[in-house]
Amino acid sequence: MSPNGGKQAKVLLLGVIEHAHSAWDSVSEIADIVMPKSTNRAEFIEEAKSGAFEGCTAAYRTFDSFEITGRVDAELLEALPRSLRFICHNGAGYDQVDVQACTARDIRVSNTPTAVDDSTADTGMFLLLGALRNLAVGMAALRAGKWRGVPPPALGHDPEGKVLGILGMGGIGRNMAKKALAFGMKIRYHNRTQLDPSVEKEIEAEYVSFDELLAESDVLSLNLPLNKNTRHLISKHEFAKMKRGIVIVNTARGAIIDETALVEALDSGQVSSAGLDVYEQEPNVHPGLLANPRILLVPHMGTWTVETETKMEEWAINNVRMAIEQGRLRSIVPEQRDM
Ligand SMILES: O=CC(=O)O
Repeated sequence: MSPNGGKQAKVLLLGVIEHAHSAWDSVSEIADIVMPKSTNRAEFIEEAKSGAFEGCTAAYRTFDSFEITGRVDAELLEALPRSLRFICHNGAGYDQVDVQACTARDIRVSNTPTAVDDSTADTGMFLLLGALRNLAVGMAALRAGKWRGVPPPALGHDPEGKVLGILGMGGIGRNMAKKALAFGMKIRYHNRTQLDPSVEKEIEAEYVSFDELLAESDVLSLNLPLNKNTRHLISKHEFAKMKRGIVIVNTARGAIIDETALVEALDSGQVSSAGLDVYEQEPNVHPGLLANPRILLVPHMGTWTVETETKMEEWAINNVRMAIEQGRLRSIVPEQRDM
């Protein structure tokens, strides 16, 4: 018996299924799919209040659906029907969803952990190598018809023997550690909880305090989620504690770094370069970052591969299926594990 009392389930589709069509077809066979007509948050709230989504028990949402709904917060949830019990987010990072507000409404939230690990860590390594080697400067000069430019970019640095500090040692951090080991890097990390010694041994990672990580890293990679505790975790004060000339890599979320402080640290040479995939106000990028030719900038493409995007969709769709068939989720977010 479905959690819907035996009736055909209804699923709210927020965003577009781009790759995992057969997985989605299997959901359409057991549920009516409801799609909003709205093009912005105000319209969406009106549409929700009009009862257009009544009876939906689960919602599938993409990162880009933010453009229509805005943040999934108490205001949005208030407009959505009481029938909604599950929000299945397609993405590892779920900062667009106010989990506390969902918990208060007894709505369970899932994300897509592990599916993103390889491609995000690959992007991290690309940014790490590119920023260490000043590749952004040479690449821009070449496109401007000036070969390496005059003067050419300063010589870069090898990863071999350098300390990679990983802040946030979840799936992506561990994956990046393994990859960086192949480049001869020494791995230090800081995390809310220390890894099991057997895992530490496998990835040759040494646990250090937050301040030690800042002080000892040649490259600092951010691999932690954005939430109220991690917003602007790296700011002026933290840059001041780092080794002069450190390289910063961010594939997590832009707002973990205070971007204005990063621009200042880059301008002063405290940070020598950065490789960034994420920004505080996407799709807007701080003009100070755009103006600095040394920074390797990528427009949030950490998981931008056919294989990973397909895996993520399949994972999120699987959560929708489990929600409507079994009334539970495959990967409920950690904050709700006890629900
Ligand atoms: O940014 C990508 C993700 O959160 O999966």
